[in-house]
Amino acid sequence: MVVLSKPAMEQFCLVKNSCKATTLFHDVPLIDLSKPDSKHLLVKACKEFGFFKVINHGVPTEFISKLESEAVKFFSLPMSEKEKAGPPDPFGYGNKQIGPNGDVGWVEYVLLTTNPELNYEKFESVFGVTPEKFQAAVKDYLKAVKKMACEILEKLAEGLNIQPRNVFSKLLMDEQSDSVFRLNHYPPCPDLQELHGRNLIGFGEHTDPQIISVLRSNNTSGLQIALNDGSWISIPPDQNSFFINVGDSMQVLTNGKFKSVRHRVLANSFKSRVSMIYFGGPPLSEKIAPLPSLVEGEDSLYNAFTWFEYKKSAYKSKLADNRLGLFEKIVAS
Ligand SMILES: C=C1C[C@]23C[C@@]1(O)CC[C@H]2[C@@]12CC[C@H](O)[C@@](C)(C(=O)O1)[C@H]2[C@@H]3C(=O)O
Ligand SMILES: O=C(O)CCC(=O)C(=O)O
Ligand SMILES: [Fe+2]
Repeated sequence: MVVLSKPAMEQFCLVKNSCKATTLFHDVPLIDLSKPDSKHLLVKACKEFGFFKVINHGVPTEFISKLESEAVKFFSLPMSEKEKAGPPDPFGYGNKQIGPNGDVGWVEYVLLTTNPELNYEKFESVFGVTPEKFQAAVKDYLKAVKKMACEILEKLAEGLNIQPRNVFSKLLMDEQSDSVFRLNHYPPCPDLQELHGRNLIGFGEHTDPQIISVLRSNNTSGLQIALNDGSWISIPPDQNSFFINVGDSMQVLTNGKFKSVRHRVLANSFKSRVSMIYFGGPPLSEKIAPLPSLVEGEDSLYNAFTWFEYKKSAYKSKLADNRLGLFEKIVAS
């Protein structure tokens, strides 16, 4: 059990409990991917929340449970073993430090590129005695999750009435796609009871920079999303579904029609939370700009940038920064 002394606790960000955030939000759009009308519901959810939950997703339960159990095994190793796979540069094992600019959270994690060749060394140290088993579990899981992400992106293109239907999914399918995979472990934090109505941040508020993020967690709560009025709502966990986030790049491609959702994770007093997130990104050289067919008759809200340029500036930012601000066009009124 991890017990934090008061001063140690103070280095982590504490946030006030708000009423809305303590009641679980049961109106998250729930979309059945097997239904023919799902494309319209997907578009609606991306416009309203930039966040939704999917069922009938086609990812075999076996792939999910195998990877989760490998992740749990890894996070249960002694710290000295886990640290052999760190520090995250940006890939590898990290503990409490998130990114290179001083953000901290009550979380440990493994960050990997989805290109298995580039992870080879990290796999050796991360996955210790049986790297092949862990590597195979990651590979099976990612293949299935990427397929689902592409199906969602194709339905979104259809729902928006834009051609070709692979306009978004081709960015993830590209061999050079710069996608990332993350395993997060939020240990229980028993000292939370002493915080008098405040919460300890597991993963600070932010938006994801990529196109789409696919999140699966165990049955421990903690994830919150911000509504348009800035209030936070808690998302009930559901280990049988996937949660989908619209990322910054998708907000730009749709000229702001889809919202890149601000989200965060709060630590839990009693239970560990384990989450696995695939961040589908474009190739580094890809120009990201509002799609002409989505701008017709409107102002283009963003200046074009390459994914490389966006990432470079993202890695200089703090987690909570509005990274898209730098690329917004100043529109004359
Ligand atoms: C503070 C940071 C961590 C992050 C890189 C950054 O400089 C700003 C974006 C962060 C984020 C959020 C979503 C994903 O978890 C992540 C892997 C990503 O692509 O952007 C993280 C980055 C990270 O942890 O390295
Ligand atoms: O761990 C989670 O549930 C979400 C974490 C997250 O938002 C991220 O890693 O970008
Ligand atoms: Fe995120």
